[in-house]
Amino acid sequence: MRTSSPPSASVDWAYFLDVDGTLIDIADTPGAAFVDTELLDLIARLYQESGGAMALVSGRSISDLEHLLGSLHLPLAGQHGLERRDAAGRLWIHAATPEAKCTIKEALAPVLVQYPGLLLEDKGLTLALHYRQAPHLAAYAHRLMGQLANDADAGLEVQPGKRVAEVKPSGIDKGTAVSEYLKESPFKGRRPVFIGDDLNDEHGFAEVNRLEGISIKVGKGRSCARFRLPDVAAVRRWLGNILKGSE
Ligand SMILES: O=P(O)(O)OC[C@H]1O[C@H](O[C@H]2O[C@H](CO)[C@@H](O)[C@H](O)[C@H]2O)[C@H](O)[C@@H](O)[C@@H]1O
Repeated sequence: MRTSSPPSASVDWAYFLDVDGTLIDIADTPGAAFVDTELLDLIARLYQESGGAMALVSGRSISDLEHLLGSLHLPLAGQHGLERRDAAGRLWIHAATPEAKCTIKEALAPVLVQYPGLLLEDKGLTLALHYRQAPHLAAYAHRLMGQLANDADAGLEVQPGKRVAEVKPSGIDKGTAVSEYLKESPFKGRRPVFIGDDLNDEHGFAEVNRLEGISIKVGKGRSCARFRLPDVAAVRRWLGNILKGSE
């Protein structure tokens, strides 16, 4: 499908925003990513102007997102929708598989010693094996995580992403988070917008497409999103234009 620039946006819509690669540039390690004050200001203003109909929908954990956002308190969906803070501040958790996660973590311990370029991120409900520092291990990392998920026999799946293979409980994704938010105030009844750059965002795009909303893929690569923006700077400009329209 050919994709083009998204239409001018409206403060009446509901905004679902991915973080890494969408609002902030990809960094060498998860811990090296940061949210600058300009972005904090943009997010805070968009949240206010949209009447609170804005959520970050991320692969990161909610606690990690809180760390990035400082004192800014927003609706947040973390770990691909497995955990979600709604507009009223209530926390919802989907499936947890602690025993399986523990077994997989133990199995990965010697692998991390053998390959120091691999980085394991334990997010609580999921385990992400990052190979950005060792891209030649990509196939190995995906194969290994697939095998460990399968062996655990606990309803797990591998979510691929940018230089990462992540084991998570299956059946819940960013599309689930979007659909849950849209059942609640202040999201309910609004046209949904989902902006993302990675494979985990395809679930969000699909849900928004189903609802005839606005799906926006950031950067290159195959996607089911209907519109495209080239990079993080373009996303920030597009969101900033919404605010100019409301001034
Ligand atoms: O859904 P997102 O908000 O885009 O989160 C996706 C993953 O982002 C982080 O990993 C990615 O970004 C890192 C920092 O830029 C980069 O070093 C890594 O290679 C990327 O995969 C985060 O660490 C993951 O937990 C998220 O799932």
